[in-house]
Amino acid sequence: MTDAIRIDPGHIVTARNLRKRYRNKLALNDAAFDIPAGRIVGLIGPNGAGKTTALKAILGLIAFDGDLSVLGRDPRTQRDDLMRDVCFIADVAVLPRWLRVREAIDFVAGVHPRFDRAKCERFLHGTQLKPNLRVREMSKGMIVQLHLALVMAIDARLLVLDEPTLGLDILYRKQFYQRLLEDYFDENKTILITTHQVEEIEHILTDVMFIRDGKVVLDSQMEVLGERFVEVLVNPDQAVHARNLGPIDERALPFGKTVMLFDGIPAAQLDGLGETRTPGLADLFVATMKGTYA
Ligand SMILES: Nc1ncnc2c1ncn2[C@@H]1O[C@H](COP(=O)(O)OP(=O)(O)OP(=O)(O)O)[C@@H](O)[C@H]1O
Repeated sequence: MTDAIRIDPGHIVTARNLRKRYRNKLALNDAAFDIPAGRIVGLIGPNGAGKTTALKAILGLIAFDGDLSVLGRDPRTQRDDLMRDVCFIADVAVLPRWLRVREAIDFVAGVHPRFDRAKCERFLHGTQLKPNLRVREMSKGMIVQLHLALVMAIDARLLVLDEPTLGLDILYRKQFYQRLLEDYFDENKTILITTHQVEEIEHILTDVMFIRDGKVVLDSQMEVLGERFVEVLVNPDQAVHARNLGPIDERALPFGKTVMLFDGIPAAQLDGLGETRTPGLADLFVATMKGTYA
C-alpha cells in the first residue's frame, strides 16, 4: 500500500509509485511525476523506456499499480468521465479503409461535442486531403495528417500525443509543431507528447521529462535547464582541471578541444575553462542515457 497522494488542484497529472509489469518486464518502475496545467511536456526516452506505457496508464487503457490522478480522476475507475476532457490519437490503423475525409470529419463532429469543424478544415487546408479522398487512397503520412487535424480540432484540457509525427515529412512536422503552439495551445490546455525527434520539438516544450528503464530520471522546466546544465568548450590546457570537476559527458572536437557537460557545478568554478553555453536537449539526452545500449 502507498500513502494517499496529495493532489495539487493546479496539476493535470500526478503520478506516484507508478508501476506496470508485463509478465517479467517492469515497464514502469515506481515512476513519479507531476504535470501542471498549461504546459507542453515532452516525455523523452530511449526505445522501450516506458513512454507509451505511461501514456496508456494516463489514458486508462491498461491496468497498473500505484497512484495516478488525471484531471482529478482515477483513470482505472473513471475513464469515461475522464475522456470528456482528454483527447488522444488511439492508433493510426483504426480508420476504416473505405472512410472518406468528409465522413471522418462528420463522425468526429457527431461524437465529440467539443469538435470545431472549421478548425479541422483549416488544418487540412493545403494538404492533399480533399473531402472525397478515402483512407485506402492515402499514404501513411496522409493518414497521420488526417488524425492530427481531427484531434487538434477538439477542445480538450489534456492532449496526449504518442510519436505524433512518425512517418511525416519534415515540412509537415515543422508546420505541425508550429500549429500546435499557435493554434491549439493556450493556458487552459496541457499537451503531453512523446517523440524521438528531440531537436524538432525542444523549442515548443515548456517542460521535459526523461524516462529510462521505467523511471523518470529528469523532470525540469525548459527555462531552468540552463541553470543546472552547462556545456563548456574546454581549452586543451584546462582539460585535466575540467575533468576533475566531474563532467557527466565529454566528447572530442577537432584541434584538441573537448566539449564537457556539467551538472550543477557553480558558474564560478567553470570560469576560465573555456566558452560556455546551454546544452541542446539532444546532447543532454545522450549524456543522461549513456550506457543504455552498453
Ligand atoms: N503488451 C506488452 N506485453 C509485454 N511487454 C510489453 C508490452 N508493451 C510494452 N512492453 C514492454 O514494456 C517496455 C516499455 O515499452 P513501451 O512501449 O512503454 O516503451 P516506449 O518507451 O514507448 O518505447 P519506444 O520508444 O520504442 O516506442 C518494453 O520493454 C516493452 O517490451
